[in-house]
Amino acid sequence: MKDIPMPKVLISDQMDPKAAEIFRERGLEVDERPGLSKDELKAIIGGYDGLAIRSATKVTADVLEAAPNLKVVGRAGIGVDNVDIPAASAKGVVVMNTPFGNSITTAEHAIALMFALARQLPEADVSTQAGKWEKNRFMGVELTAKTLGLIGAGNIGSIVADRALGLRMRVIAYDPFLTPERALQLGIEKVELDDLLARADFITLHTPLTDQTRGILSAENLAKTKKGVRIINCARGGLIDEAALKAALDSGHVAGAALDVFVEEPAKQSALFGTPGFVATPHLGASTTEAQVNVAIQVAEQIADFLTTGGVTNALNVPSLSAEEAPKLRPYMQLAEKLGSLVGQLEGQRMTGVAIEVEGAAASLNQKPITAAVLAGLMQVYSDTVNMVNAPFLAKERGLDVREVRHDREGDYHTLLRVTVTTPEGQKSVAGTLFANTAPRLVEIFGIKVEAELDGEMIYIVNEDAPGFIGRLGTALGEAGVNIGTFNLGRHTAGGEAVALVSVDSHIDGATVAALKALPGVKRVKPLRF
Ligand SMILES: NC(=O)C1=CN([C@@H]2O[C@H](COP(=O)(O)OP(=O)(O)OC[C@H]3O[C@@H](n4cnc5c(N)ncnc54)[C@H](O)[C@@H]3O)[C@@H](O)[C@H]2O)C=CC1
Ligand SMILES: O=C(O)C(=O)COP(=O)(O)O
Repeated sequence: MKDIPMPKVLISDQMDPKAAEIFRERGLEVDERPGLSKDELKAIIGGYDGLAIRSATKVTADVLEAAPNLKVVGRAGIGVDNVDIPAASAKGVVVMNTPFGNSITTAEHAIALMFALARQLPEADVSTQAGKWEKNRFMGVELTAKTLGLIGAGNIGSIVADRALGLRMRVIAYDPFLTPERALQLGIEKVELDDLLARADFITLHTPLTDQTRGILSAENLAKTKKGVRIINCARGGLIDEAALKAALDSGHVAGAALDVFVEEPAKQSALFGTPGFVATPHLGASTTEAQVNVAIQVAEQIADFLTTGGVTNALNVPSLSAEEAPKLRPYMQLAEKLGSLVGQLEGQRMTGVAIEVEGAAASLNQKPITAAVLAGLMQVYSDTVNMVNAPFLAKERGLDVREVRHDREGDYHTLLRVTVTTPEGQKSVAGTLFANTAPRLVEIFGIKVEAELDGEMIYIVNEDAPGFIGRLGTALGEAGVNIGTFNLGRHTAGGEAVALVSVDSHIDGATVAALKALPGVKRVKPLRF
């Protein structure tokens, strides 16, 4: 038996040693190569199944193109704007992050920067250590009773709010996805952006960088802020227009700004450097021992789970599947992929919609991975490189209407999965079950009951049910030198339309298909492969 090679993981950013330790403990090979240039990364990435990163590695489309074996990218941290997720999805690569491991630490950094601005700590430190003792130069402002405006009140924003409330600040937040109930629970006031800009003494940003948030503090919005406002950005460079911020600091409209993140990183030079009231840290938001241990452990466990069990946690482009659920779902996903592949092969690219129904035991399971597996089978008619990650995207791109239905009813089978496609001639459905909870079996094809394994090379034949047909079919296959493995038959009614699903030991060529089509009563012959 051929040995299955151990999955290999590359750690391409500085990461706590715990990550490599966990990969090794979980039986994976791991290489630690922080600080690679893009070309160096592209030269070696082809040899890896998994990639563990922080913010320095840019996983762009060309890096993914150079990574034919890559299955998963794990971000030891939160922001994934350094990963081209659409390109990863199109290539079938799962992208995961660790959404909570560094949030407290980052929130604390925002609070630290708020104090730094309020009391001009960095400048006071430099001046004092230069022997100047400029006691009168550094007049600060108190935080108590000041208004803090949060732009983004998700995980980090809400921790910042909690800490700021402890400092007796008033907290207002602009976040279109913040519900009034959550705002009440957090003890903050939900406001519109213009209101926040007009009222806040301090503004702190905690949104991801997206097309909607890019430049949220533009020149125009900075002009709407209160004179003397102080601004903190521990989220992403690009949320603030750096040139406009520089102008607003120079004019004195903005009294202070503290940036942990920059449009260009590493930010080795910036027009903002040296501006009075400006404080900078080199993307240190997540840099505490505690947070780095957290995210290293989480990302390594998540990548290892995925590569060894198929478990999916905190993925951004594929449904979650816990390491406990994965073994239970695996036979269903095999069944789902086979059913999807069967209808895809039989109906070609004519499908406009697909409904995936689960019944019996299957109805109690997480349906998303089952749906993704059906689509992975189905979309093989469009692409050879389709898998569970890119299939839903491909389906969407093709305008396929995908529906999921869960039935509570008891059917003939203890568990049943039905895939119905919409075609120009109407709806056509196939259904399957699991024997002994593990073995996928087709039980119905286009309204006809059968019982077949879908495996290897097969032929699907539709014929008029008539005596002698099976013998003629066997003879025709024998004459073509094709050995039959299993023979599965089904029909609507005696003498009506019948189907045969025949598994064979070799590939069916065009001449054999033609010979079978020439048999009396044959309506359709289609070679299949699973
Ligand atoms: N400086 C650093 O080292 C670190 C930076 N980060 C950054 O912090 C960001 C926030 O992290 P989390 O709070 O964990 O994310 P999150 O997803 O929990 O929260 C983000 C919030 O932004 C809100 N949002 C989305 N679009 C918005 C818009 N157009 N306007 C206003 N609000 C909007 C969302 O509704 C959500 O509540 C991350 O995306 C990451 O880029 C995270 C960790 C460390
Ligand atoms: O988690 C995040 O989003 C961060 O920005 C942290 O970045 P880092 O891992 O420190 O390069």
